[in-house]
Amino acid sequence: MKIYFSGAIRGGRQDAQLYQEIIAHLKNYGEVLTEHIGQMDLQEDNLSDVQIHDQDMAWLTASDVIIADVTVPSLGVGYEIGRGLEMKKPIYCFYRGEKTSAMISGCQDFKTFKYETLEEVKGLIDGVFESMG
Ligand SMILES: O=c1[nH]c(=O)n([C@H]2C[C@H](O)[C@@H](COP(=O)(O)O)O2)cc1CO
Repeated sequence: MKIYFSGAIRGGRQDAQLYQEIIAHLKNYGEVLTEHIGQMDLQEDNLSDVQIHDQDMAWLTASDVIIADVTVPSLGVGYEIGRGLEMKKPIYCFYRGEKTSAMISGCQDFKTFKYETLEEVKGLIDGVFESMG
């Protein structure tokens, strides 16, 4: 199972540690193609924006499922979800707090879950992968 994890980079790195822990949990279910998103000391290396975009689109295309943390608003995460939807990938979004964008929680083509703690999101992820068989 190839998993595309999507989380904010230029949108803000305040949840980077949480992404790292979510990614570690996702690894119980398959290969996470975007492990760099959980890297605490992520430095934008010398890839151009075109290279970043094209690499991520290739990973998105290769993925079997998209798991997105949509707590920190990110143009890139929203874009990846939209492109993933076009590709008919199964998509599961997770967020903390009061609300997320209506364009995410209001989309009936994929599921969006609210959570509070790391343990809770891990349990929700377990439920998602168990339901996928
Ligand atoms: O350097 C990067 N590497 C990278 O893989 N991305 C992708 C993966 C993330 O799921 C998403 C984050 O978008 P943003 O940077 O707009 O928050 O875009 C985004 C950037 C920077 O925009």
